[in-house]
Amino acid sequence: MSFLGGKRLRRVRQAEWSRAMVRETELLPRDLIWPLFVIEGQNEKTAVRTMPGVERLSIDLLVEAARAARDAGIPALALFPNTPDHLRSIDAEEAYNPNNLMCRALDAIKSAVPEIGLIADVALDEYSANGQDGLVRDGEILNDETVTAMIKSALVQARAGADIIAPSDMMDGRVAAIRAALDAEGFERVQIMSYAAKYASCFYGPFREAVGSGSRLTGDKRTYQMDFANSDEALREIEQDLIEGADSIMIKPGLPYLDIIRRAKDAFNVPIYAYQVSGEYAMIEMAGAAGAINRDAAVLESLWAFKRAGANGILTYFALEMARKLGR
Ligand SMILES: NCc1[nH]cc(CCC(=O)O)c1CC(=O)O
Ligand SMILES: [Mg+2]
Repeated sequence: MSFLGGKRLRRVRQAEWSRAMVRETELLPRDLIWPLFVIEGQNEKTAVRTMPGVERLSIDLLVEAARAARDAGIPALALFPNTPDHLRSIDAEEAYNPNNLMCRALDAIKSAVPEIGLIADVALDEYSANGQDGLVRDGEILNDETVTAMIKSALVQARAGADIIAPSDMMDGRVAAIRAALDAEGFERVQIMSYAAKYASCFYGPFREAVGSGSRLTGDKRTYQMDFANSDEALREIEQDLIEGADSIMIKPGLPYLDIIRRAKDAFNVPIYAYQVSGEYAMIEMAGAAGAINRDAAVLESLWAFKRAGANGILTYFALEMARKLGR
């Protein structure tokens, strides 16, 4: 006679076949979106010091990476340009140069690998002299002026072949503004994936090195990115972007914000993406290299956690490696 009254939760866990039967979630190649950094040049790749294993790629190598991603079952790429220094300016005008690095990258992949989705980041920090996502006047980040510049940026990206416009800036009203502009120009089929709940986070550090904005950044982003103390506010941000016409929403960073993913999934019946950001990548790689954790196991467990939390997909720098492993 057992004091458990016959109830033993370990019973289903005793063999792999049984664990497989009761597994609640799956992690598949199609869950993985691959963020890539673009640089000028031919056959160029440069290491990102704080992201071991990640390289910025020139457009020709980017096209090869896109082929590899397609073959591994990755549905979409997210592109981020490392704009040459001399093209960064206070007005961030390079953001809407139809021939900028981002547009040429979109165009090249779209022609060579039309089967893969292309997500274009829209934010000014990759083009501005000060690394801020918004235009600045007297120390203030200007909302509506920034949105006007972002509309122009989204349009050149759509013309270059972007399938999904992904505003990552956290200005108010940009989803509605970009949606209206896209529709007016005949791009009603282009989706908007809004970085809806994006926190002012220390975990973006390595990304800022990768795109070359970190050393320029003065101050922080707390007047537009969210306070990490809040979660009700994330639901308001998401609701607003959905009202404005976002097709899908993103929550960022990832692992420290799984509670936000779960709340969003329960509250809104829409596609939700999580961004396992650069600092999260660096922590896993560096802790793995130091022998503190099993690196491969940590990658798998961290990605699976996003699915369990309710994410429909994950932007992750581990995408290609993991899509290949999971697809086997
Ligand atoms: N608008 C820029 C942008 N888009 C994606 C990231 C971070 C991604 C990562 O850390 O991997 C950032 C950085 C920031 O807001 O400072
Ligand atoms: Mg918002």
